[in-house]
Amino acid sequence: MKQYLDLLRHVKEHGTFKTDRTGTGTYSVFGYQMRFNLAEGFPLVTTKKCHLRSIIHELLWFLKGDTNIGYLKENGVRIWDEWATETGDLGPVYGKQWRSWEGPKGEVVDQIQWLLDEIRTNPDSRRLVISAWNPTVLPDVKHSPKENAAIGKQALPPCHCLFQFYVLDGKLSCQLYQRSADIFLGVPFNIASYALLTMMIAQVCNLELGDFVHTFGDAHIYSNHLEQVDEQLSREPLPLPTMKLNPMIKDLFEFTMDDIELVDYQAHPHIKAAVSV
Ligand SMILES: Nc1nc(=O)c2c([nH]1)NC[C@@H]1CN(c3ccc(C(=O)N[C@@H](CCC(=O)O)C(=O)O)cc3)CN21
Ligand SMILES: O=c1ccn([C@H]2C[C@H](O)[C@@H](COP(=O)(O)O)O2)c(=O)[nH]1
Repeated sequence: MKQYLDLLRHVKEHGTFKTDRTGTGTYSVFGYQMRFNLAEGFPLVTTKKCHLRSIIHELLWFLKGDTNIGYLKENGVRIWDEWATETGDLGPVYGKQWRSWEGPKGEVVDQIQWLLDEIRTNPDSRRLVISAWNPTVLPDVKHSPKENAAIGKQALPPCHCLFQFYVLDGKLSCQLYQRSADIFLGVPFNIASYALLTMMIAQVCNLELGDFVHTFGDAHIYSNHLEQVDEQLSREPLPLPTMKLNPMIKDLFEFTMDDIELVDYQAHPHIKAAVSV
């Protein structure tokens, strides 16, 4: 995961202090890109132990079209707790936009099913795009995330807001545009999540693995993560693990936790950090 360590180094060196919505303060750059060849191993950060179970459950939860943290809680995943209402709602976040985007006349679009159909029938397409960015449901900045969720708006606007697939020589690549990135806490999750999604889609569309390209808007290190970043940069990256998917699964929506297995994950110890709400 040299790419990730290079990003940490780049932002430490070139980032400028910037105040932010949460009040914590960040060191930030605008615009950066990383590339991972998915055939070379699974891109899970090795310089701190990452909790892959949370990442997998979150992705399966997006794919179900779910936006209530009930499923995450049942599976011991707490990463969305701070933003949800008392009933566990987050408003129309990722799952809703991916699986049941609502058009102006009440028509409902399953963007993921559409994508799978397009990849299978029209792999040369340059329109293999999914957007979670829906201006009609953006939160009102006068309200807190929970208040927004309670009035049917998104608790947080999507951070990983647009992604595109690309098929060449029988290989599937994916590029993500992430408008805002918490490099220490969020980004290791985001890389692994999109790498896994790309692998799952490649399998169900009978394609080999290409690249995951990760493009950033505001890429930032929170000012209360600087020591953790230094600790991480002092560590040597380890060889990448391998992700194994149950080859019997041919329907993207049939994957469960039991069909996904990470092998040979060697990592340095976990590093704790506070999340800014
Ligand atoms: N400031 C901020 N950073 C984020 O990364 C983030 C948000 N807010 N809001 C929405 C989601 C929630 N995400 C989160 C939230 C918490 C962790 C976190 O605390 N991770 C710890 C514990 C992991 C676990 O419990 O499984 C970590 O060490 O990675 C990670 C991603 C990503 N997003
Ligand atoms: O998947 C995610 C979700 C969120 N983040 C981070 C990026 C920012 O630090 C906050 C969101 O705050 P905004 O003010 O809406 O930008 O969460 C992430 O890195 N990855």
